[in-house]
Amino acid sequence: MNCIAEDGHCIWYEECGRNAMGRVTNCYYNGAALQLTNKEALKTLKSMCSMFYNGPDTYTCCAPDQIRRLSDQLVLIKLLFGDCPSCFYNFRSLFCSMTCHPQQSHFITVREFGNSTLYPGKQTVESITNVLADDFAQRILDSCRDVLYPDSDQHSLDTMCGRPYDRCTKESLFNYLGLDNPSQPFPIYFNLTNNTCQNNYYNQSTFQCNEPVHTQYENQPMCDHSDCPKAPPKPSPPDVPGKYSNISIRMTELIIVPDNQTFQTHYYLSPPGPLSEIVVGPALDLNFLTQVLDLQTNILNLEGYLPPDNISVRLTDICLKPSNTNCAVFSVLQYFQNSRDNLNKSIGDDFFLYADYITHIFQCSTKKPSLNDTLLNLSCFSDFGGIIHPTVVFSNYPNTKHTIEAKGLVITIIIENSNKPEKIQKAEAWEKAFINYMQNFTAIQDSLRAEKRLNELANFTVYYSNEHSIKNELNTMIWSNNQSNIK
Ligand SMILES: CC(C)CCC[C@@H](C)[C@H]1CC[C@H]2[C@@H]3CC=C4C[C@@H](O)CC[C@]4(C)[C@H]3CC[C@]12C
Repeated sequence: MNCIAEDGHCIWYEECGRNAMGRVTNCYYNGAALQLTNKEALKTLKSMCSMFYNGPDTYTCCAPDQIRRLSDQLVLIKLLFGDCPSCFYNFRSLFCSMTCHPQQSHFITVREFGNSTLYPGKQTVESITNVLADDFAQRILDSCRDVLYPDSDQHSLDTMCGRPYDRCTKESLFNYLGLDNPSQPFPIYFNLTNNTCQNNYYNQSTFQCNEPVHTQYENQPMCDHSDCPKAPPKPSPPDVPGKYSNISIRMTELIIVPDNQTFQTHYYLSPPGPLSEIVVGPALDLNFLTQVLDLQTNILNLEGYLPPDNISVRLTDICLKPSNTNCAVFSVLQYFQNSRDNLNKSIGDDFFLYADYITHIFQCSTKKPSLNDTLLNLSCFSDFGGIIHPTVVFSNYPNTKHTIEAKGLVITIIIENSNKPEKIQKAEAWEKAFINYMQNFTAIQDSLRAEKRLNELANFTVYYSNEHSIKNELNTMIWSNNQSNIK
């Protein structure tokens, strides 16, 4: 094979619309790399492709729209390999070089052209050959071989290689990446070569999994021992002893059961994957959870009035605050820190859903409760700092291993008890306001139901109780509505 001596140039620049298969392809361009001036694109390039960032003097074969798409996709790779910075870095350098390298033509050739429908007259790149140094490919694979999907014991390569990680070879990995994986926009024929012509393939220094990623623009730790047997194990922090065992409390409790009692199956590209399904109970319907969050927010903001002067009593005046900030409220919505934005978080691409509120609840309720969901960047901790145990916030589930199949939710609000009469009176004032609010709420539900307006607040049933209702009504637990409704 002859060594090419020419100066490299680009093979593409800018996206050229969707092709007949519905995939976004790039416009063919065989000129010199262009200066990147778009601020946003420069910033993204610096964080995702720092190996091709050169300050204000950055020239690339990728336009801002390509950089955005590349970055969106790399975020997904980060979900798979993110806990191992060197493996993630090595993958980035692969896809960044392919998309942006200013002398692309040295190692990429266009196999098939097409015609742009978006820009008539322009040619598109419909498939490419990308030549890589054989040992570069091997080093990428080696750095990622033992990496586990975040918070799981499933290997990331099981998803990335199209076959189990221990049977993954550089050939199968690059075949899968370029040709077989469903997120691939157009065929990429990777060609691994041992040839020695400097200019005819792409090679790049990599980081091993037990090396920190350290470059001019990046500084990240080595991978954890669990992702990289060569890396030393870290000592684990000691357990915090239980704190609140001597506190006397009063509880306000709600059980909320949706009318629609159907189970649903959701599909994800995640462990135990590659494509996994999660069956969830009626209580995990997103609309239902959203309605419950609204109800819960209203309840937590209720104001009671303490006679004789009708002094206002808010929940925060009387509740138990385990870490001196927010009230102890046990609810599944605490897995989202009671935030609607958090509840609505999801991650995926055109083809796959990777993570959303269900995978989050699944992780919080089946894995260690202190978990930080790295996929959604969401913790499982409540906003009051405590751990939420799934058996406390779900009801009517088949067994403790399958709380996610719950048919109802439980919300428990903890109020501090005391021997001081004025404190007790305050608590009672708020508890009374709660009972009034709920009586009013269920009355509104009843009238909506009577009018068959079942989608507005009336498609679930609430059972509620607290000290006030106990004391004032039967001196035993009393539930609103008829108990026979509990399934
Ligand atoms: C999660 C597993 C199954 C797939 C992981 C590999 C994915 C992330 C890889 C495979 C092919 C890659 C794409 C190949 C070509 C282009 C065109 C370029 O202009 C923008 C980046 C983009 C769009 C790449 C983004 C990342 C990509 C989609």
